Amino acid sequence: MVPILEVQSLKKIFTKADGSAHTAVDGISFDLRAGEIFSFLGPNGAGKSTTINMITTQLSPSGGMIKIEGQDIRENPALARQKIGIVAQHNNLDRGLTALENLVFHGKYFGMGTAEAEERAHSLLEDFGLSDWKDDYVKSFSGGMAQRLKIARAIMHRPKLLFLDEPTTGLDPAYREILWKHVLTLNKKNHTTVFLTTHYMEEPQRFSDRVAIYNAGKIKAIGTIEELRELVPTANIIYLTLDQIPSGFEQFLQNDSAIRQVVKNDQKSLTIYPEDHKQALNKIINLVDKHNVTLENIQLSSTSLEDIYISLTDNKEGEKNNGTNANIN
Ligand SMILES: Nc1ncnc2c1ncn2[C@@H]1O[C@H](COP(=O)(O)OP(=O)(O)OP(=O)(O)O)[C@@H](O)[C@H]1O
Repeated sequence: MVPILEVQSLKKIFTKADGSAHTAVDGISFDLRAGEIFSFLGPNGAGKSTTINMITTQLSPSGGMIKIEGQDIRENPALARQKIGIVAQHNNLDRGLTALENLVFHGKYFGMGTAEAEERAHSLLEDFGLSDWKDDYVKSFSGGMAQRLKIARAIMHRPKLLFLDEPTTGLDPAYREILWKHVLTLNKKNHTTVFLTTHYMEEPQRFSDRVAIYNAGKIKAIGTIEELRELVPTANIIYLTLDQIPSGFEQFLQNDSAIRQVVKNDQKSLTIYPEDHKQALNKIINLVDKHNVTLENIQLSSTSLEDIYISLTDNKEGEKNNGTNANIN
């Protein structure tokens, strides 16, 4: 099946004020499958918005190729734009129109009939708490109100490919949930593919099918969260509570090759960093049995996406690790 989006060797070089060249996007390649939720994570200035701006035809690449549904976007940028919805970082609402007009005009531009556009616009204004301001000009809107209207406008025409560039910045938690309710509905019902950038790790952790970790214009790693976990030194942590820790127990665990480190929290509990969590769990259970102590609790927690992100953007430890399904560049 043709990917909904193909990005090949994409590059953007800006000229800085002092005349020097700055490579913001350094020859990246990736594909998006139709219907997936993809998160593009990276520190400030990594090149995420520049990448989105090129894919959405708002900025010309310095090199490389972008295809949407198999067609090079340079051949027919207008057709490419028909397939996409964008929540950009900057406020690109039409300040000379009311909230309702912003939505209805957008819907009609993307082929909706007047009645359908008006009905959907009213419903989105209601959901995003803007019904009382529907006839107000957006120039009077607060930052949060404008952000909510930008989101409503981007999803108004139920795009095939939805770009969300830090969509929840400035949104309170209730509206974050409403945004995600709409995005997930589009994803499920319309098979909308979602391309998300965010600095809030819980959103990709909850919703993404795949994640790319991006830094300094390059994709460091790409894969499911499970796959990316394989790239960091300890993918899991085991918390163990016994009725009492027998003497020598810790040392025994520490000497095991399946266990990297053991930390004693108090007289009853240990935090164990495994090399291999399955082997480590078996060994711990056997050891507990042998020592005739009572197991009060054992818990295996996965390393969070935030741990993975920090590991892959701050240090290069993960790049030494091979043999996983995640793609590391
Ligand atoms: N028009 C421009 N002219 C010159 N440099 C630019 C321009 N736009 C972006 N840059 C530079 O390109 C780099 C990437 O910027 P970009 O906005 O894509 O980063 P980002 O990953 O989206 O960051 P953030 O998380 O802060 O939004 C930065 O160093 C930025 O200063």
